[in-house]
Amino acid sequence: MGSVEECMDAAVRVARAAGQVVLEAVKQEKHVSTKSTPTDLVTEADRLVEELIISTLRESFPSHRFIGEESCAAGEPCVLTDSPTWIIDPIDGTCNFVHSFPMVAVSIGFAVKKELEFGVIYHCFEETLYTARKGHGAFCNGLRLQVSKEKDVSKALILTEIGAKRDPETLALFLGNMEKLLRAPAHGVRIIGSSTLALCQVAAGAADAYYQFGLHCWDMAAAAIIIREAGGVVMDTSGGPLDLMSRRIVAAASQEVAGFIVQQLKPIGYERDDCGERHAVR
Ligand SMILES: O=P(O)(O)O[C@H]1[C@H](O)[C@@H](O)[C@H](O)[C@H](O)[C@@H]1O
Ligand SMILES: [Mg+2]
Ligand SMILES: [Mg+2]
Repeated sequence: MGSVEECMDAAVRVARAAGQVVLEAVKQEKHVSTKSTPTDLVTEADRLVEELIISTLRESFPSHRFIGEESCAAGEPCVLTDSPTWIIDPIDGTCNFVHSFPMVAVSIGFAVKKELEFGVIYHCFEETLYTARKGHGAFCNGLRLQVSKEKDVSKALILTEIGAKRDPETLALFLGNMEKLLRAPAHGVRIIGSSTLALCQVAAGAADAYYQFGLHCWDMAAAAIIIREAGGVVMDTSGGPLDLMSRRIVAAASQEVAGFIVQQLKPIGYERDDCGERHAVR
């Protein structure tokens, strides 16, 4: 199976290699298509980078299971079992990638018995590597990460993402949720176009909370353990335990800020990644 340490070392190597491919690809002409909605973009680079990552890891760990964003888009099952499972977003921030907006990451999470063991997120433009292993802390380029510990939402910088849906009802709920937090009043709300990099800012103490409806398991897996190991909290938007397949998350530097956000949010419905079974992440 390979030890967790061997798996994490392999994840770091392949994330860096994939990040260099992304950085080269961003300079080339992009062939853009759409998935679930006209704003849910995908490029040939997304597919190629995912193929690079999965083929490299499968060579070393043939018995493992893989959940990849673009493999799932192509019809592969998105089900988390007890098997050692890699949860991969080859290019997080594809819309940013298409526009050469410099917030693009490679995200690789790893779970055994449905428990997140480590996460690796590589910021392709900054060549910055965020890592965390369960019980061993969170790091950015080897420097330990610590959340801000901010407990007061009126002193908090909050990040979110829009998600793929743009119908009037979703937009009204999205803007209503944001308005509630701006009226708190939070210091600010920011949208940077990459869930994983936004969550890394919370882990780094550069933001104090993140919430979203509509992200996927591959947007959350690596980032959730990085935030936990940086001393932060991650949970469902209902306040319950994080459910990796639920398409929703609240992450924060403190229980107090997370709890305030949970109280304010009106839910926005998205179909589960696993379309049915519940998987609480421990
Ligand atoms: O598709 P990629 O991998 O670029 O991930 C993004 C999602 O597409 C957005 O809906 C979502 O809102 C976030 O921006 C997320 O990073
Ligand atoms: Mg993504
Ligand atoms: Mg992606």
